[in-house]
This record gives sequence, C-alpha cells and structure tokens, in this order.
Amino acid sequence: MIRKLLIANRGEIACRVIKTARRLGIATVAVYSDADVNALHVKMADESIHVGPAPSKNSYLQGDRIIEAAKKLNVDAIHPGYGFLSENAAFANACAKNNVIFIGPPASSIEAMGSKSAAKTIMEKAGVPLVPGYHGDDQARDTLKAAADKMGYPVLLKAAAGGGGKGMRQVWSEDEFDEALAAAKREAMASFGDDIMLVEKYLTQPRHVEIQVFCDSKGDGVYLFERDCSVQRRHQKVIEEAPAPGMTEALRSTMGEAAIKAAQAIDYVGAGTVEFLLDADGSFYFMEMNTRLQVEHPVTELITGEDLVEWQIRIAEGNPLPKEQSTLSIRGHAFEARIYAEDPDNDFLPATGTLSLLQPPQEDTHVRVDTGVVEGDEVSVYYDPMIAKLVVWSENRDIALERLLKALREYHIDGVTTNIEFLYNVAANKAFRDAELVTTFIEKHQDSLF
Ligand SMILES: Nc1ncc2cc(-c3cccc4ccccc34)c(N3CC[C@@H](N)C3)nc2n1
Repeated sequence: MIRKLLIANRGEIACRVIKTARRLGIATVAVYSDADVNALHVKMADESIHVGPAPSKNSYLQGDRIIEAAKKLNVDAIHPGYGFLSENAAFANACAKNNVIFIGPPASSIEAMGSKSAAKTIMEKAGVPLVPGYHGDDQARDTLKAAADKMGYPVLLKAAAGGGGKGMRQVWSEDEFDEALAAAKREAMASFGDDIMLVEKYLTQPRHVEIQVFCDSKGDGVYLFERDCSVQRRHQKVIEEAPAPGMTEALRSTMGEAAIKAAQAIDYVGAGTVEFLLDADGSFYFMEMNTRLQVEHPVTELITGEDLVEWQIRIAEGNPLPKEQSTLSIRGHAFEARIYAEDPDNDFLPATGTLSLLQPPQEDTHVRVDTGVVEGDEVSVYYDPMIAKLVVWSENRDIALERLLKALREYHIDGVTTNIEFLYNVAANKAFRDAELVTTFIEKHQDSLF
C-alpha cells in the first residue's frame, strides 16, 4: 500500500501526479530547487523539501539527494514523471536498494531500451516488425555499405546511442554513402561517445503512431490504443491526438498486440509507450520504446476514461491490471496542444519573462488544462519552457478540432511570447483538418504556419 508519494519532478506533471495522489488519499511530497520555492507543485503537495540550486543537474537530477529526502520523510514510493530521472536505471536501482518503490519499470527494462541496436535485437527476437535494415555489431564500412546497397536508397544512418532524432543522417545515393557515414560517426561520437551505426530503409513520409501499454507484475499486459504524434518540429511534438485518424480495427489490434509483445520481451511492468513508424500502405515498424509516462498521456485518458497515474500507482503496489483488454474501449477523439513560452518568429527560441496575464480557456469536462504555473510566475531559463498542455475531447475529430481552435482563441497570455498563434495555424491548416498527418507535416506546410 502506497500511503506517501514523493514526486521527483516539477511543473505540470508534478501537479498532475499530485492531483491523482490526492484523489486516492495518498499524501504527497514535492521536491524543489531554489528557482521553484514558490512553485505551484510545492503549494499543492502536503510536504515539500529543497533539493538544491536552480540548474537541474544540481537539483532535480540529484538522485541521491532525492532518495535521502524520501527516506527522511518516510515516503513509500517515488513518481519520476517524465524527463529528469524517469528513464535512469541507476536511479531506479537506487530506489529499490533503499526500499522505496520506483513508480516505473524494472531498471533492467530501462537498460534494455537504452541502446537502439540492443532494443532492435530484442524486438526482432520477439517478432515485432522492424524497419528493413542492419543493426549488427560488425561496423566495418563494407558491411554497412553492403546493407545499404542491398536495401536500396534512400537509407537512414542512425546512431545506436542516439534518440529523439539526434544522430540521424539520410543517404540518398550510393556515392554519398562514405561521406555521410564518416560525418554520422563523427557526430555520434561527439554527442554520445559512441559511434555504433544502424542502417535503415528511409521511409520518406511515415506517420509516428505510438501505442500506450500497461503491464502488471504478473506479466499481463493491455494496450490503451494509439496516439498520432506525427506533427512534430525538430523532434518536439507540437499537437498529438488519439485515436489515430484512419486507423482500422484490424491495424489497431495488430499494432496493439505487437506493442504488448515488445513490452513482454523486456519483462515490462508499468506504463510504457511503443513508438512505431506507420507507412502509407499500413506497414508499421518498431522505432523506440519509452519506459516512462509520456507528456501526451492525457489524450489517451480522455478517450478511454482511465487515469493512467492511478494505474501506475496500483500496479506499483503489486495489483493486477485494473482492466482487461475486452473492457477497454475508445470513445470520441482528443487533441493535446503544448503551450510553450517560445518565439516562433525567432526560430522557436525559449522566451522568458513574467506571466503578467495567464488566462486559460474556460475549463469544462471537455477542455482540460494541465499546467504547473499561475499568473505572476516567472518562466525561467532553467527548465523546459512549457506553460501548459491544452487537452480537448469531443465525440468525433471534427468537433474536437473546433473545440481545440476555440480554446486556443480563448487562451490569453501576456508577459512572454508564446506559440499559441503557431498552434492555431497548425490546427486550422486544411491538411491538418483533412488528417494528412506525416512527420514532415510542419516543414511541408511551413509557409502557411508562420
Ligand atoms: N527508417 C526510418 N525512416 C524514417 C524515419 C523518420 C524519422 C523521423 C524523422 C523526423 C521526424 C520524425 C517525427 C516522428 C517520428 C519519426 C521522425 C525517424 N525518427 C526520428 C527520431 C526517431 N524517433 C526516429 N526515424 C525514421 N526511420
């Protein structure tokens, strides 16, 4: 039984986890840095404890200090949120060693997904579809070149230690290969200290469709359907939605079952997301598995009616899955737009300042605002400049889209530059309305977005 929970995070996700913990009658402990002394998540928690100076590396990433705080305040469990220590195997191990429940997967699952090539080998064995390519240990130039020639161009060179789009390089023809390989290895070594390369068939117009999975400690697993996260800018998600437009029941269950197989291949426990590339012909390929609760989980909550943080807590206590696959279903359609303090007219550089006016749209059962700030707060340089997640639901996509546009029109923020107008332009774009969602969406339509 978890009676007291420490949230090892800040901002909207810390506030969001505290809300569910409070509803479940679980006492909460917030951790905060010098910059967050008066932050909303500190005010919302029952107790709070200072963990260090403003820079994340001196505070929210100080795993030992966070565990000391957990022991000092006798907490039963730590929820890592996303980012920070949420996918840090050493931290998950340290929690276990100190008899504090880590609300997340076993450290071994986190480690297994840490390297792209190791992950692909595991998934291949589990029968999860992979993009045609090479992900072996033999890194000789002739071996990688032969794989590329065999697949046919274009191919994509990917750093095994990379992620989120870092360390990727397209090769459009054979005579570009050597120069591209040398550059990709140099970049990977500089960024990750590891230049192991994967070679993959380059899908030119894929969609990013991810499956939310949950496994309990007995090895049972369910999928809570899919999210389409194709609309991204420089590998930052901009607008996410659930369910994925155009998904058939057959494809949904095939991808869902593949995602469960992926999770069970690494003895997964808890909330996880299996990311797939979905091609226009309905083929899908394993991309990555995220061993944490995702930023965009609210769209899944709105179409299923489930509280994913409650599921995480119940499973971390050793309970079986709250629901079986046959009792889970999709109702309606949801969008999430990430409201950022950034300047679209200045290459989306983070904006700072004081939120002199912070007026979210009128919340109702179909408009949800997940935020970690209040009017008057400072948007600081130390952390991700997300102001809020605007999440809307309706019985179908068209009405949900209208609700999103209306809510964006009603969102008034002064004091910092935001991306609200950019978000509106994306959502109002005809190709978006027609659900022509591909990962190249933003660059394809950029003339009408700025
Ligand atoms: N073989 C092959 N073909 C096309 C791809 C295109 C992307 C990609 C490239 C650019 C933006 C993206 C947004 C969402 C999902 C994928 C992408 C991609 N990514 C981007 C980051 C990482 N998640 C993998 N891998 C790909 N792999």
